[in-house]
Amino acid sequence: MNTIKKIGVLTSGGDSPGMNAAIRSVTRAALYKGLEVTGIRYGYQGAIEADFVEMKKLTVSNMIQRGGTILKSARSAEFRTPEGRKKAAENLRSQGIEALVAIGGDGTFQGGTILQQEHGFPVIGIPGTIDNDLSGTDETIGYDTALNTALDAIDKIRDTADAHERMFLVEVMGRDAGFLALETGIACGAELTLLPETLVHIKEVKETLRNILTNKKRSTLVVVAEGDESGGAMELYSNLKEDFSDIDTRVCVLGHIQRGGNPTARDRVLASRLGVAAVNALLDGHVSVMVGVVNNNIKLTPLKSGWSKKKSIQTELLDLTKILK
Ligand SMILES: Nc1ncnc2c1ncn2[C@@H]1O[C@H](COP(=O)(O)OP(=O)(O)O)[C@@H](O)[C@H]1O
Ligand SMILES: O=P(O)(O)OC[C@H]1O[C@](O)(COP(=O)(O)O)[C@@H](O)[C@@H]1O
Ligand SMILES: [Mg+2]
Repeated sequence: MNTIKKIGVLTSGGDSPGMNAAIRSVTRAALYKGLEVTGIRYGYQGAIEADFVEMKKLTVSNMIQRGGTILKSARSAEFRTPEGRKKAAENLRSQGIEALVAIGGDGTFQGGTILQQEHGFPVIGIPGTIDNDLSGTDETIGYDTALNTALDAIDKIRDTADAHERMFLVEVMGRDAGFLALETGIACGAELTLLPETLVHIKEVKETLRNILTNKKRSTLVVVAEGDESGGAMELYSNLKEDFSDIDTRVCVLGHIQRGGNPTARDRVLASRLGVAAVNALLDGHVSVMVGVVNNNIKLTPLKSGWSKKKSIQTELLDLTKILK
Protein backbone atom coordinates (compact mmCIF):
# COMPACT_ATOMS: atom_id res chain seq x y z
CA MET A 1 0.00 0.00 0.00
CA ASN A 2 1.47 3.35 -1.06
CA THR A 3 1.51 6.13 1.53
CA ILE A 4 2.04 9.16 -0.72
CA LYS A 5 -0.21 12.05 0.34
CA LYS A 6 0.99 14.94 -1.79
CA ILE A 7 2.44 15.10 -5.28
CA GLY A 8 4.00 17.89 -7.32
CA VAL A 9 3.41 18.53 -11.01
CA LEU A 10 5.50 20.67 -13.37
CA THR A 11 6.00 21.39 -17.07
CA SER A 12 9.55 21.80 -18.34
CA GLY A 13 11.54 22.41 -21.53
CA GLY A 14 9.83 23.54 -24.72
CA ASP A 15 6.08 23.83 -24.13
CA SER A 16 3.74 21.79 -26.27
CA PRO A 17 0.01 21.99 -27.01
CA GLY A 18 -1.77 19.62 -24.61
CA MET A 19 0.43 20.30 -21.59
CA ASN A 20 -2.55 22.01 -19.92
CA ALA A 21 -4.72 18.98 -20.62
CA ALA A 22 -2.02 16.84 -18.95
CA ILE A 23 -1.82 19.14 -15.88
CA ARG A 24 -5.60 18.95 -15.61
CA SER A 25 -5.59 15.18 -15.86
CA VAL A 26 -2.82 14.71 -13.27
CA THR A 27 -4.55 17.11 -10.87
CA ARG A 28 -8.01 15.62 -11.19
CA ALA A 29 -6.77 12.01 -11.09
CA ALA A 30 -4.73 12.70 -7.94
CA LEU A 31 -7.62 14.49 -6.22
CA TYR A 32 -9.90 11.60 -7.20
CA LYS A 33 -7.49 9.24 -5.44
CA GLY A 34 -7.44 11.43 -2.32
CA LEU A 35 -4.01 13.02 -2.88
CA GLU A 36 -3.09 16.68 -2.57
CA VAL A 37 -1.47 18.37 -5.56
CA THR A 38 1.03 21.22 -5.71
CA GLY A 39 1.84 22.91 -9.00
CA ILE A 40 5.48 23.91 -9.47
CA ARG A 41 5.85 26.95 -11.72
CA TYR A 42 8.62 27.40 -14.31
CA GLY A 43 9.70 23.75 -14.40
CA TYR A 44 12.68 22.68 -12.29
CA GLN A 45 13.60 26.33 -11.73
CA GLY A 46 10.38 26.69 -9.72
CA ALA A 47 11.44 23.80 -7.47
CA ILE A 48 14.76 25.57 -6.85
CA GLU A 49 12.98 28.84 -6.06
CA ALA A 50 10.06 27.24 -4.18
CA ASP A 51 7.54 28.74 -6.61
CA PHE A 52 4.56 26.61 -5.62
CA VAL A 53 0.82 26.86 -6.15
CA GLU A 54 -1.91 24.70 -4.68
CA MET A 55 -3.93 22.82 -7.32
CA LYS A 56 -7.64 22.31 -6.80
CA LYS A 57 -10.31 20.90 -9.10
CA LEU A 58 -11.25 24.38 -10.34
CA THR A 59 -7.63 25.50 -10.80
CA VAL A 60 -7.63 23.33 -13.90
CA SER A 61 -11.08 24.10 -15.27
CA ASN A 62 -11.61 25.59 -18.76
CA MET A 63 -8.09 24.78 -19.91
CA ILE A 64 -8.17 21.39 -21.67
CA GLN A 65 -8.47 23.32 -24.96
CA ARG A 66 -5.69 25.87 -24.36
CA GLY A 67 -2.13 25.82 -25.68
CA GLY A 68 0.88 26.85 -23.60
CA THR A 69 1.04 25.83 -19.95
CA ILE A 70 -0.62 27.50 -16.96
CA LEU A 71 2.33 26.37 -14.85
CA LYS A 72 4.78 28.09 -17.26
CA SER A 73 7.90 26.37 -18.49
CA ALA A 74 11.62 27.03 -18.39
CA ARG A 75 14.98 25.63 -19.30
CA SER A 76 16.81 25.70 -15.96
CA ALA A 77 20.62 25.84 -16.07
CA GLU A 78 20.80 25.69 -12.27
CA PHE A 79 19.02 22.32 -12.14
CA ARG A 80 21.87 20.88 -14.21
CA THR A 81 24.16 21.38 -11.17
CA PRO A 82 24.18 19.08 -8.08
CA GLU A 83 23.68 22.17 -5.87
CA GLY A 84 20.58 23.20 -7.83
CA ARG A 85 19.06 19.71 -7.61
CA LYS A 86 19.80 19.55 -3.84
CA LYS A 87 18.01 22.84 -3.32
CA ALA A 88 15.07 21.60 -5.43
CA ALA A 89 14.77 18.32 -3.47
CA GLU A 90 14.92 20.18 -0.14
CA ASN A 91 12.24 22.65 -1.20
CA LEU A 92 9.96 19.90 -2.50
CA ARG A 93 10.31 17.93 0.74
CA SER A 94 9.75 20.95 2.97
CA GLN A 95 6.52 21.60 1.06
CA GLY A 96 5.44 18.02 1.88
CA ILE A 97 5.72 16.91 -1.76
CA GLU A 98 6.68 13.25 -1.85
CA ALA A 99 6.70 12.55 -5.58
CA LEU A 100 6.90 14.49 -8.81
CA VAL A 101 5.09 14.25 -12.13
CA ALA A 102 7.28 15.93 -14.74
CA ILE A 103 5.69 16.81 -18.09
CA GLY A 104 8.37 17.49 -20.71
CA GLY A 105 10.83 16.04 -23.16
CA ASP A 106 14.10 14.14 -23.14
CA GLY A 107 15.96 16.84 -21.15
CA THR A 108 13.23 16.95 -18.50
CA PHE A 109 13.40 13.17 -18.12
CA GLN A 110 17.19 13.27 -17.89
CA GLY A 111 16.91 15.81 -15.06
CA GLY A 112 14.19 13.71 -13.40
CA THR A 113 16.28 10.56 -13.60
CA ILE A 114 19.21 12.32 -11.89
CA LEU A 115 16.95 13.82 -9.21
CA GLN A 116 15.61 10.36 -8.41
CA GLN A 117 19.11 8.84 -8.34
CA GLU A 118 20.69 11.55 -6.19
CA HIS A 119 17.83 12.24 -3.78
CA GLY A 120 15.59 9.16 -3.94
CA PHE A 121 12.74 11.34 -5.13
CA PRO A 122 10.08 9.43 -7.14
CA VAL A 123 9.65 10.99 -10.59
CA ILE A 124 7.07 9.94 -13.17
CA GLY A 125 7.54 11.40 -16.65
CA ILE A 126 4.74 12.39 -19.03
CA PRO A 127 6.05 12.90 -22.58
CA GLY A 128 5.18 16.43 -23.72
CA THR A 129 7.16 17.79 -26.66
CA ILE A 130 6.40 18.64 -30.27
CA ASP A 131 9.58 16.78 -31.24
CA ASN A 132 8.10 13.26 -30.64
CA ASP A 133 11.66 12.11 -29.91
CA LEU A 134 11.02 9.89 -26.87
CA SER A 135 11.05 6.14 -27.04
CA GLY A 136 8.42 4.39 -24.93
CA THR A 137 5.49 6.14 -26.57
CA ASP A 138 4.20 6.17 -30.12
CA GLU A 139 3.49 9.88 -29.82
CA THR A 140 4.29 12.68 -27.41
CA ILE A 141 1.72 15.25 -26.29
CA GLY A 142 1.78 18.19 -28.71
CA TYR A 143 3.22 16.37 -31.69
CA ASP A 144 -0.10 15.89 -33.49
CA THR A 145 -1.05 19.55 -33.02
CA ALA A 146 2.34 20.79 -34.23
CA LEU A 147 2.14 18.51 -37.24
CA ASN A 148 -1.28 19.88 -38.18
CA THR A 149 -0.15 23.48 -37.61
CA ALA A 150 2.84 22.98 -39.91
CA LEU A 151 0.65 21.28 -42.47
CA ASP A 152 -1.93 24.05 -42.44
CA ALA A 153 0.80 26.64 -43.01
CA ILE A 154 2.44 24.65 -45.79
CA ASP A 155 -0.84 24.04 -47.62
CA LYS A 156 -1.14 27.82 -47.81
CA ILE A 157 2.44 28.16 -49.00
CA ARG A 158 1.73 25.58 -51.71
CA ASP A 159 -1.07 27.74 -53.10
CA THR A 160 1.19 30.74 -53.64
CA ALA A 161 4.10 28.55 -54.72
CA ASP A 162 1.88 27.04 -57.36
CA ALA A 163 0.52 30.42 -58.52
CA HIS A 164 4.04 31.75 -59.12
CA GLU A 165 5.64 28.41 -60.00
CA ARG A 166 8.23 28.94 -57.30
CA MET A 167 10.39 26.76 -55.12
CA PHE A 168 9.92 27.14 -51.35
CA LEU A 169 12.33 25.98 -48.68
CA VAL A 170 10.23 25.55 -45.53
CA GLU A 171 11.88 24.98 -42.16
CA VAL A 172 10.03 23.10 -39.43
CA MET A 173 11.15 22.71 -35.82
CA GLY A 174 13.37 19.88 -34.59
CA ARG A 175 16.87 20.70 -33.40
CA ASP A 176 17.86 17.06 -33.10
CA ALA A 177 14.79 15.18 -34.29
CA GLY A 178 13.17 14.90 -37.70
CA PHE A 179 9.84 13.21 -36.86
CA LEU A 180 7.91 16.44 -37.35
CA ALA A 181 9.66 17.20 -40.64
CA LEU A 182 9.18 13.69 -41.96
CA GLU A 183 5.44 13.45 -41.37
CA THR A 184 4.89 17.07 -42.42
CA GLY A 185 6.77 16.30 -45.64
CA ILE A 186 4.63 13.24 -46.35
CA ALA A 187 1.37 14.99 -45.51
CA CYS A 188 2.01 18.10 -47.61
CA GLY A 189 3.40 16.14 -50.56
CA ALA A 190 6.85 17.74 -50.37
CA GLU A 191 9.18 17.10 -53.26
CA LEU A 192 12.12 16.73 -50.84
CA THR A 193 12.31 16.28 -47.05
CA LEU A 194 15.55 16.72 -45.13
CA LEU A 195 16.06 15.40 -41.59
CA PRO A 196 18.89 15.32 -39.04
CA GLU A 197 18.66 11.50 -38.90
CA THR A 198 19.56 11.00 -42.56
CA LEU A 199 22.75 12.36 -44.09
CA VAL A 200 22.13 13.75 -47.55
CA HIS A 201 25.10 15.45 -49.19
CA ILE A 202 24.38 18.86 -50.74
CA LYS A 203 25.45 17.45 -54.13
CA GLU A 204 22.66 14.88 -53.87
CA VAL A 205 20.17 17.57 -52.80
CA LYS A 206 21.05 19.58 -55.89
CA GLU A 207 20.79 16.58 -58.22
CA THR A 208 17.39 15.62 -56.79
CA LEU A 209 16.06 19.15 -57.14
CA ARG A 210 17.39 19.58 -60.66
CA ASN A 211 15.75 16.33 -61.62
CA ILE A 212 12.40 17.45 -60.19
CA LEU A 213 12.63 20.86 -61.86
CA THR A 214 13.55 19.37 -65.23
CA ASN A 215 10.40 17.27 -65.00
CA LYS A 216 8.55 20.57 -64.92
CA LYS A 217 6.61 20.40 -61.68
CA ARG A 218 4.62 23.59 -61.25
CA SER A 219 5.89 24.24 -57.76
CA THR A 220 8.49 22.68 -55.52
CA LEU A 221 8.36 22.32 -51.75
CA VAL A 222 11.39 21.36 -49.71
CA VAL A 223 10.66 20.62 -46.04
CA VAL A 224 13.81 20.90 -43.96
CA ALA A 225 14.16 20.23 -40.23
CA GLU A 226 15.77 22.99 -38.20
CA GLY A 227 18.57 20.62 -37.13
CA ASP A 228 19.29 19.07 -40.53
CA GLU A 229 22.97 18.95 -41.43
CA SER A 230 22.25 21.35 -44.31
CA GLY A 231 21.92 24.00 -41.57
CA GLY A 232 18.20 24.72 -41.98
CA ALA A 233 16.29 26.64 -44.66
CA MET A 234 18.37 29.85 -44.73
CA GLU A 235 21.70 28.07 -45.03
CA LEU A 236 20.28 25.67 -47.58
CA TYR A 237 19.14 28.66 -49.62
CA SER A 238 22.67 30.14 -49.53
CA ASN A 239 24.05 26.85 -50.79
CA LEU A 240 21.51 26.51 -53.57
CA LYS A 241 21.08 30.02 -54.89
CA GLU A 242 24.02 30.04 -57.29
CA ASP A 243 23.15 26.72 -58.98
CA PHE A 244 19.43 27.47 -58.99
CA SER A 245 19.47 31.11 -60.04
CA ASP A 246 17.02 30.14 -62.81
CA ILE A 247 14.38 29.20 -60.21
CA ASP A 248 12.45 31.77 -58.23
CA THR A 249 13.04 30.54 -54.66
CA ARG A 250 11.67 31.69 -51.29
CA VAL A 251 12.43 30.70 -47.72
CA CYS A 252 9.89 30.32 -44.91
CA VAL A 253 10.86 29.43 -41.33
CA LEU A 254 7.71 28.29 -39.52
CA GLY A 255 9.30 28.60 -36.06
CA HIS A 256 7.33 28.90 -32.84
CA ILE A 257 3.84 28.93 -34.36
CA GLN A 258 4.31 25.15 -34.26
CA ARG A 259 4.50 25.22 -30.46
CA GLY A 260 1.25 27.09 -29.80
CA GLY A 261 -2.44 26.81 -30.49
CA ASN A 262 -5.32 24.70 -29.27
CA PRO A 263 -4.40 21.04 -28.96
CA THR A 264 -6.04 18.63 -31.38
CA ALA A 265 -8.55 16.08 -30.09
CA ARG A 266 -5.85 13.41 -30.34
CA ASP A 267 -3.46 15.41 -28.12
CA ARG A 268 -6.19 16.14 -25.56
CA VAL A 269 -7.13 12.47 -25.31
CA LEU A 270 -3.48 11.41 -25.12
CA ALA A 271 -2.80 13.96 -22.37
CA SER A 272 -5.88 12.87 -20.44
CA ARG A 273 -4.86 9.21 -20.61
CA LEU A 274 -1.25 9.85 -19.64
CA GLY A 275 -2.12 12.09 -16.67
CA VAL A 276 -4.27 9.38 -15.11
CA ALA A 277 -1.66 6.72 -15.93
CA ALA A 278 1.07 8.79 -14.21
CA VAL A 279 -0.91 9.04 -10.96
CA ASN A 280 -1.68 5.31 -11.10
CA ALA A 281 2.01 4.55 -11.65
CA LEU A 282 2.94 6.56 -8.55
CA LEU A 283 0.30 4.85 -6.45
CA ASP A 284 1.53 1.48 -7.71
CA GLY A 285 4.93 2.32 -6.21
CA HIS A 286 6.90 3.20 -9.35
CA VAL A 287 9.71 5.66 -8.70
CA SER A 288 11.31 6.38 -12.07
CA VAL A 289 9.18 5.59 -15.08
CA MET A 290 7.71 7.34 -18.05
CA VAL A 291 4.12 6.70 -19.11
CA GLY A 292 3.37 6.30 -22.79
CA VAL A 293 0.87 4.88 -25.23
CA VAL A 294 2.15 2.09 -27.46
CA ASN A 295 -0.19 0.35 -29.88
CA ASN A 296 -3.06 2.15 -28.14
CA ASN A 297 -2.20 0.68 -24.72
CA ILE A 298 -0.70 2.44 -21.72
CA LYS A 299 2.92 1.41 -21.28
CA LEU A 300 5.43 2.15 -18.53
CA THR A 301 9.08 2.49 -19.53
CA PRO A 302 12.08 3.17 -17.25
CA LEU A 303 12.47 6.95 -17.26
CA LYS A 304 16.06 6.56 -18.38
CA SER A 305 15.15 4.59 -21.52
CA GLY A 306 12.83 7.41 -22.58
CA TRP A 307 15.76 9.71 -23.28
CA SER A 308 18.81 7.42 -23.55
CA LYS A 309 17.41 5.03 -26.17
CA LYS A 310 17.13 7.02 -29.35
CA LYS A 311 13.75 6.68 -31.03
CA SER A 312 14.33 5.66 -34.60
CA ILE A 313 12.77 7.05 -37.72
CA GLN A 314 10.70 4.41 -39.53
CA THR A 315 12.33 3.50 -42.82
CA GLU A 316 8.90 2.76 -44.28
CA LEU A 317 8.03 6.46 -43.84
CA LEU A 318 11.35 7.55 -45.29
CA ASP A 319 10.68 5.42 -48.35
CA LEU A 320 7.36 7.19 -48.89
CA THR A 321 9.11 10.52 -49.32
CA LYS A 322 11.19 9.05 -52.15
CA ILE A 323 8.45 7.09 -53.89
CA LEU A 324 5.75 9.75 -53.78
CA LYS A 325 7.74 12.87 -54.65
N1 LIG B 1 21.57 16.33 -18.00
C1 LIG B 1 20.72 17.02 -17.25
N2 LIG B 1 20.89 17.11 -15.91
C2 LIG B 1 20.01 17.80 -15.14
N3 LIG B 1 18.96 18.45 -15.63
C3 LIG B 1 18.75 18.42 -16.93
C4 LIG B 1 19.60 17.70 -17.83
N4 LIG B 1 19.12 17.84 -19.08
C5 LIG B 1 18.04 18.63 -18.98
N5 LIG B 1 17.80 18.97 -17.70
C6 LIG B 1 16.76 19.86 -17.18
O1 LIG B 1 15.56 19.70 -17.93
C7 LIG B 1 15.20 20.96 -18.52
C8 LIG B 1 14.45 20.74 -19.79
O2 LIG B 1 15.29 20.12 -20.75
P1 LIG B 1 15.28 20.60 -22.28
O3 LIG B 1 16.23 19.74 -23.01
O4 LIG B 1 15.50 22.07 -22.31
O5 LIG B 1 13.78 20.38 -22.76
P2 LIG B 1 12.93 19.05 -23.03
O6 LIG B 1 12.63 18.42 -21.72
O7 LIG B 1 11.70 19.59 -23.66
O8 LIG B 1 13.75 18.18 -23.92
C9 LIG B 1 16.54 21.69 -18.65
O9 LIG B 1 16.37 23.07 -18.76
C10 LIG B 1 17.22 21.31 -17.35
O10 LIG B 1 16.74 22.06 -16.27
O1 LIG C 1 11.99 27.70 -27.89
P1 LIG C 1 13.45 27.46 -27.95
O2 LIG C 1 14.08 27.49 -26.61
O3 LIG C 1 14.10 28.33 -28.95
O4 LIG C 1 13.69 25.97 -28.44
C1 LIG C 1 13.46 25.51 -29.73
C2 LIG C 1 13.43 24.01 -29.70
O5 LIG C 1 12.37 23.56 -28.88
C3 LIG C 1 11.57 22.62 -29.59
O6 LIG C 1 10.47 23.33 -30.14
C4 LIG C 1 11.05 21.57 -28.66
O7 LIG C 1 12.13 20.89 -28.08
P2 LIG C 1 12.08 20.35 -26.59
O8 LIG C 1 10.74 19.71 -26.43
O9 LIG C 1 13.22 19.37 -26.50
O10 LIG C 1 12.24 21.48 -25.66
C5 LIG C 1 12.48 22.12 -30.71
O11 LIG C 1 11.79 21.60 -31.81
C6 LIG C 1 13.25 23.37 -31.03
O12 LIG C 1 14.47 23.04 -31.61
MG1 LIG D 1 13.94 17.72 -26.02
